[in-house]
Amino acid sequence: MIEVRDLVKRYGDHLAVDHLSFRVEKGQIYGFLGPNGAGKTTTMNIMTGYIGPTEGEVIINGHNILDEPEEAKRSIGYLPELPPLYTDMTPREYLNFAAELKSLDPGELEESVQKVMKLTKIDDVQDRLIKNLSKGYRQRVGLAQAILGMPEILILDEPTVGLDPKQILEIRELIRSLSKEHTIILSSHILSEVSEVCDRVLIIHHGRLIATGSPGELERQLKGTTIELTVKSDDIAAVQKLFESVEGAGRVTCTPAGAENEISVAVDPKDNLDLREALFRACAKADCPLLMMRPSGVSLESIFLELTSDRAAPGEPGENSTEAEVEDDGTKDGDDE
Ligand SMILES: Nc1ncnc2c1ncn2[C@@H]1O[C@H](COP(=O)(O)OP(=O)(O)OP(=O)(O)O)[C@@H](O)[C@H]1O
Repeated sequence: MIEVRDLVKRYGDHLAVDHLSFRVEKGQIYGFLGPNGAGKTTTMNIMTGYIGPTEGEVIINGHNILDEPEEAKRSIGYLPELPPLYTDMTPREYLNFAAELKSLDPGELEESVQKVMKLTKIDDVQDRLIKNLSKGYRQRVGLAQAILGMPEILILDEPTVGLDPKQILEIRELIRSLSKEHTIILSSHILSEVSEVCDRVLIIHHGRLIATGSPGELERQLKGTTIELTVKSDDIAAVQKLFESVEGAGRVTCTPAGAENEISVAVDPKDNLDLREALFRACAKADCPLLMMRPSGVSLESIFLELTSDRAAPGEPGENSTEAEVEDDGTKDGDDE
């Protein structure tokens, strides 16, 4: 449906997109995940024909976005990071204007506008000036514009950025409901958003695709889950020795737990082994009460951090952030385009 082939974008000397290739199949929600400056917006702008690539090509439903822009763009609705809204218009006026620009059939124009306003739940504010709407409602107007004409593919750049938690939930819900009829590609630097909303994730870093798969597949790729335990004992050295003697155990870290006579243990397995049963038996054999055992949480966040920190450019800020939102690595240079 969409094929991105060996895409390269240079801004002067700066390589923003570095030989990026991927395919987007029908009927799923794809998430572009990457820290600020990874190249997400640039890739989306190229896919939607807003800017041209330095090298490579984008094929939408068999049409090259550069050679046959009209045919290719017909299948795409785009919500840019900053939707170009005319704030002195009402949503209805703006959407009528956008429908004309999209060359929708004049006979069906009013009906199409009403339909998208209903879908995005802005029909009750359709006659208010956009400048008087909340950010969440403005974002909905942008989404309504993207959906107008019911294009097969929706490309949404950071659709929840700047919204409050309630608005974020509403927009995510809306995106999920739209996925019944549209293939959706959205970008985000919020890991939880991508793992919650998307069927497939493309992790982009320094303009390159570094991992792709469903959130579950990516989680399974992370090798050797650490097991966390709490045992009842006051002899930390003995507990350390006990777990080190378990076959397949790698590094063992013991620390006093908050409560008296309790020790917290973390055991890293060798060779991706599942150590739970062996750890249980070792405790039973040593008559060491096992109070708690669980695999440490493997999240998309840990995968993201592992993947991006491996390839971090030396000295680049934000690469080892432990925040759920990845740190900003600076502003745009803005030297061309
Ligand atoms: N018009 C431009 N001129 C020069 N450099 C640019 C331009 N647009 C983007 N860049 C640079 O290209 C790189 C990729 O930027 P891009 O906006 O595509 O990243 P992003 O992943 O979308 O980031 P964000 O999450 O901050 O939007 C960044 O280093 C950015 O500074």
